[in-house]
Amino acid sequence: MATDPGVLDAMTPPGYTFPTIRLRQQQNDPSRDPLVLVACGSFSPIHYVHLQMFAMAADYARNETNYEVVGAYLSPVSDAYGKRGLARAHHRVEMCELAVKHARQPLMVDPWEAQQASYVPTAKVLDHFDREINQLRGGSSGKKVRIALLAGADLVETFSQPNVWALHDLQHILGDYGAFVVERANSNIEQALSSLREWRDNIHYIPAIISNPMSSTMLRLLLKGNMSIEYHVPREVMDYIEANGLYKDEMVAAPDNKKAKSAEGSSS
Ligand SMILES: Nc1ncnc2c1ncn2[C@@H]1O[C@H](COP(=O)(O)OP(=O)(O)OP(=O)(O)O)[C@@H](O)[C@H]1O
Ligand SMILES: O=C(O)c1ccc[n+]([C@@H]2O[C@H](COP(=O)([O-])O)[C@@H](O)[C@H]2O)c1
Repeated sequence: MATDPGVLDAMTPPGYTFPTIRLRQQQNDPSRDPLVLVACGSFSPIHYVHLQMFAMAADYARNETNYEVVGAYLSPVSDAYGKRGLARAHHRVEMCELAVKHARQPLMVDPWEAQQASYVPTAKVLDHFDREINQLRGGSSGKKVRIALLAGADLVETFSQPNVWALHDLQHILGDYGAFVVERANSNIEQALSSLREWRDNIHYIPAIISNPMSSTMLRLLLKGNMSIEYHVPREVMDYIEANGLYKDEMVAAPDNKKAKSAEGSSS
C-alpha cells in the first residue's frame, strides 16, 4: 500500500529540494511510456558498474520495451542502515554527485533517503519518487511516469530470503512499481525469479553482455590495504576518498539493525 502523502511530506529534510535538473518533463518520443529508474543501495563507494547499470537499463528499455527513460536516480541509504564499513551518508551522497557529473544518462542523486534519521524501506523510497514526480509535478508529457527499481541480481535474490523484506513491501515494489534487474556474477537469478513469478510481468531481467564482478566491498578492501582503486571509480571520486581519508578504518558503527545484519550477510 502506498505511503500516505502527508507522511512523506513530513519526512522532507530541512533545506531539501527534489533534484530535477536532468528530469525530462517532456518526452523525446511521446509514443512511448515515460520511465524513471531508481537505484537504492549503499554506494560506498560508487563505482563504474553502478553507473553502467543505468546505461544497460536504458538500452534495454529502448530496445526491448515501449518505455523511454526520462530520469534516473541514485538514492544512497542513510546512516541508520548501519552496515559495517560504510562511509557516512553525506560522503556517499557527495561521491555519487561527483560520479554523475559527466553522465550522458539523465542521472541524478537524490539525498532524501540519505538524510533521514531512521531507516526507510525501499517501498517508501519509491513512494517518495512517485509523490515528487507524478503527484507534485504531473509526470512527463502529461503522462504518469512509471517509477521502477533498478537493481543488481544479488539484491533481487534477497527478496526471497527470510526476514529481509516485508511481503507487503515486495507486493508494492514489484506489483505497483516494477524492477529492472541487471545480471550480476555469482547470482542465481533463475531461482530468485522463480519465487517471484507472481510479478513476472513487472520484472525486466537484463543479461550483461560484458559482466563485471566489481563490488564496493572489494574497493573498500583495496583501500584498506593501501592499494589503488584507479579505473574502478571516476577520478573525482578517488580524489574525494583520498582528500577525506575514507575507508582507512571501519567507518560507521553498526547499530543493532536487522537490515544491516542481513546486508552484511549478503555483502559481495
Ligand atoms: N558488479 C555489479 N553487477 C551488477 N549489479 C551491481 C554490481 N555492483 C553493484 N550492483 C548493484 O548496485 C546496487 C547498489 O549496490 P551496492 O551499493 O550494494 O553496491 P555493491 O558493490 O554491491 O556494494 P557492497 O559490496 O558494499 O555490497 C545494487 O542493486 C547492486 O545489486
Ligand atoms: O525495504 C526493505 O525492506 C529492504 C531490505 C533489504 C535491503 N533494502 C535496500 O537494498 C539496498 C541494499 O544495499 P546494499 O548496499 O546493502 O546491498 C539498500 O538500499 C537497502 O535499503 C531494502
